[in-house]
Amino acid sequence: MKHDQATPPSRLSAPSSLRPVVVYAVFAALWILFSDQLVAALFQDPAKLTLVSTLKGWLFVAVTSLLLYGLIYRQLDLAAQLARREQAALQAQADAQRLLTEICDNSSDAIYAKDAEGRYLLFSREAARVTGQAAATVLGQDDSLLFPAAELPAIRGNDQCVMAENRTLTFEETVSTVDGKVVFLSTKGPLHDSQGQVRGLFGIARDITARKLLEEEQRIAAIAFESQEGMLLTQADGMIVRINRAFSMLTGYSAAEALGHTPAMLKSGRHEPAFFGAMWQQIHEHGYWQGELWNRRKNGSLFIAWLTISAVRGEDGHISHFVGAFSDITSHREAEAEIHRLAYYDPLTQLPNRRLLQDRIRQALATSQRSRHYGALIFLDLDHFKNLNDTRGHHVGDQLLVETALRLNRHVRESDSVARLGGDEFVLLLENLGSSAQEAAVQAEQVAEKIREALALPFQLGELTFHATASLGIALFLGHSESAESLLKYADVAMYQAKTDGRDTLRFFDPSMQTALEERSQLESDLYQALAHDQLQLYYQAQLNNQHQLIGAEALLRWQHPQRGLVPPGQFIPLAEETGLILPIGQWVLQQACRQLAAWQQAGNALQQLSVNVSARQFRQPDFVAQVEAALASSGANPTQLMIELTESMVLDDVEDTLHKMQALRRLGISFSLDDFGTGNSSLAYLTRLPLDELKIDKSFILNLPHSRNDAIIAQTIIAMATGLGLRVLAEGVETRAQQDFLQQHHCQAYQGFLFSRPLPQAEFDLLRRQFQAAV
Ligand SMILES: Nc1nc2c(ncn2[C@@H]2O[C@@H]3COP(=O)(O)O[C@H]4[C@@H](O)[C@H](n5cnc6c(=O)[nH]c(N)nc65)O[C@@H]4COP(=O)(O)O[C@H]3[C@H]2O)c(=O)[nH]1
Repeated sequence: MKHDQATPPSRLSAPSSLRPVVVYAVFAALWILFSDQLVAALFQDPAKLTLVSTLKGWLFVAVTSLLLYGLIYRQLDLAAQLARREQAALQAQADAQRLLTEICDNSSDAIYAKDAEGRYLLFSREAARVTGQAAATVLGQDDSLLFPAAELPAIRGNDQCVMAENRTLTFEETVSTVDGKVVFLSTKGPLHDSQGQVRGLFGIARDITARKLLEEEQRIAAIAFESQEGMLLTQADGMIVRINRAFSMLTGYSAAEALGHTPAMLKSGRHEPAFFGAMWQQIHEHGYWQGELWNRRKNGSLFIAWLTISAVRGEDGHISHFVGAFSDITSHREAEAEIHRLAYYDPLTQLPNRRLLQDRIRQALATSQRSRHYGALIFLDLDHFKNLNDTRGHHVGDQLLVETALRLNRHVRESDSVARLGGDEFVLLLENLGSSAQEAAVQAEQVAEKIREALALPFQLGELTFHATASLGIALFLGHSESAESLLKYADVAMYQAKTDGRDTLRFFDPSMQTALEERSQLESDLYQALAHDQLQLYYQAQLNNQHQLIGAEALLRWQHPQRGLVPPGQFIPLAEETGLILPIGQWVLQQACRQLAAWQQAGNALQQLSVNVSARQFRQPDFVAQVEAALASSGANPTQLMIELTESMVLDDVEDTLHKMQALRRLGISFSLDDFGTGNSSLAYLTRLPLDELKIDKSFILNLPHSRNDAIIAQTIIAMATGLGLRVLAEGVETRAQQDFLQQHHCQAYQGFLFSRPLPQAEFDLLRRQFQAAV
C-alpha cells in the first residue's frame, strides 16, 4: 500500500525562547537599579563598600549564572520532552500507517482511494489481484486503465454521487475482472482535506457474485416451487415442511393443515403396502421415483397423480429431505379412456367395434393355435332393418340395435365376444369350441340357433312391438389357417347366403361360397373395365297391349364379357351398386336409351315409349334431374317417349326427395312406372302422392297364375287398385297364354314377357318391331 508523507511539527517557538531572556533582563535591571543604593546605604566604609560591591558583583554573577543554568536546563529538558513526544507521535503514525497497510492488504475486499479526478491514491493488494494490475501501475491513473469503457459511466456516476452528497453510500457494481464478471458490493465514502473539503473518495468493494448467484437460484427455485404442479418438501422422516399453492389447490389442504404431517394424509387406500415398499426402495437406491398414484383430497374425492419424488442428500451423503412434485392427471386418464372407447367401441351399443374385434380374432387365432380347439365367427345381420329405420325413424332403429346388442350379450359366454361392425351387422366370436370340426360346428350352430330364436322374440320399441328376424353366417377356424380379415369375409359370405336362402336362417361358410366370393371379386375388377372397353349394351324387351300391339319397350342392360359371354344384370348390377360403378353405368344407360329413342325418331320409326331402369343410388344423386335433362338435350330425344322405372323401396327411401325429382322430370314430359310392385312394403298413402303413370306387377305374382289363388287375388287387387288410381297396369314376366288370358280378363292393360319376346339386341328388336308393324 502507498500513502502521502506528513509534515514534521516545528521544535521551538519564538515566545518560548523570549521568556528566559525577559526574566533575565528584568532581574538584571532591578539588580542594577536597587543593589548599589542598598549597599551604599548599608556600608559607608569605602573599603567595605568596595568589598561588598565586589561580593555583590560576584553574587550577581553567581545568581545570574545559576538562573541561567536553571533556565537553560529547563529549556533543554523541555526540548528533550518535546523531541520524545515527537518521536512517539511519529512512531504512532508509522504504526497506524502500517496497520492501515496491513488491513488494506490483508482484507479480502478490494480497498482503494481516489482523488477528485478519479486518480487512484491507494490500491490494495486484493484490488490489484482482481484487476490484474499492480498498485504501482494504477496509482495516479484512473478507472479507464482497469475496466472496459462500457462499465466506466456507472462507476464514475457512483463516485460522483458520493462526492456530491459528501456521505458514505453503498452500491452494487458489476465489472469485468480477472475472475470474469464480478458483482461488487461497493461502499464508497468521501475523503476530506485539512479544510474539510471533499478531495476524493475511498472505496471498499466486496465480491458478492456467489451470493447473487445463490440469491438468483433461490429466487428461481422459489418460482419453480410455486409452479402449476403440486410441490411438497418433507424432512427425511417424512414430515412436511413446505408446500406450494398448487398443492393446496390440488389437495384442498392449506399449508397450516399440511405442515407437520406426513404425505400419508393423501393416502387413497387404493394401493397395497407392497406398492409403497417398492417405491421407497427405489427412492433409497436410486434417489428417485416417478409414477402414477391414487391420492385422496381433503374432501374425500380421489384423483390420479403423476408423482415424482426426489431424495435430497446433505453434504454428509445422508438423505436430508424429499421433494415431491405431482400433477392431477385424472382428466387426462379419463380422456385417454374415452379416446380408447371411441376408437374401439361402438358408441351406440357400447359393443367392441370392427377394430377391436379384429384384435380379438387375432388373439383367438393364436389361442386356438396353441390349444388346437376350434373357434367360430358368427356374422349376423337383421332382416329388413332398413325398412324399420326408414318407416319408423332412426331413433327406433337405434333402439332395436341396442336391444339386439343386449340380447346377444345375454346368450354368449363371458369368454366370447360380441361386436357391432356398423349398421345392423353384428359379429360373435366364439372361442374354445371342440377339437374336431364336427363338434365345433354343432356347438356353433347351437349358439347361432339360440341367438336366432332370441332375436325372433318380439322387441318392445317404445309404443311399437316389433318382430325382427336375423340371417346368420358361421365360419369355423382352427389356428392360424386363415387371417382375421378372411374369416370375417367368410362369415359375411355365409350370412349373405342365409339372406339369399330366404332370411331368418343360418348358414355355414363352405369353400364353394369362397369360390363364388372370388368370382365376385374378379367380376368386380372386370366391371371397372366394362365401361371403358365398350362392353355394355342395351337390350330391348317389347311391351304389348290387349290388342297385341307393340306399345313400347323396356331397356335392359347387358354386359358382353370377353370371357364369360353375356352377363345378366342380376349378376353385376348389385355389384355395381356396391362399388358405386352404378353411377357412370346408369348415366351411360340413360344416354344410350335417349340416343336410341332419337335414332328411331330420326329413322321415322319412333318408339311410343321406352322404359329405363334407374338404381336407387343413381336416383339419389342431387343432380339426377340435370343428368336426365342433359341426356335428352345431347341426344335430341323426345322426353314424352322416355319412361323412368322406380322401385317401391327407392321411393320409400326418401319420399320428399323422390316427389321433388319426379315432379321436376314430369315437367320435362317424362313419365314414371313403379317396378316390382307388390314385393315391398307398399304404402297406398305415397302411391297417391306420386305422379305415377304405370304400375308393373312383379313377375313373381304372374309366375303361378292362374292356378295360385293367392297370386290371382294379388294380381287382381293390384289391377283394381291401379285402375282406381288412374294408372296403367303392366304385367311383367308373362310367359304363357293362360297368364295373359287371366290378366286380360281382369282388365290388365299391358304385358311384357317371354310369351311375346325376350329382351333383344337393338337390331333384332328392330326386326321384331317390323314384324309387329307388318301384322297390323
Ligand atoms: N323369368 C322371366 N323373366 C322375364 C320375362 N320377361 C322379362 N323378364 C326379365 O325380367 C326382368 C325385368 O326387368 P326388371 O324387373 O326391371 O329387373 C331388372 C332391373 O331391375 C335390373 N336392370 C336391368 N337393366 C338395368 C339398367 O339398365 N339399370 C338398372 N339400374 N337396373 C337394370 O336388372 C333386373 C333384371 O334384368 P333382366 O335379367 O334383364 O331381367 C328382366 C327380364 O329379362 C319372363 O317372361 N320370364
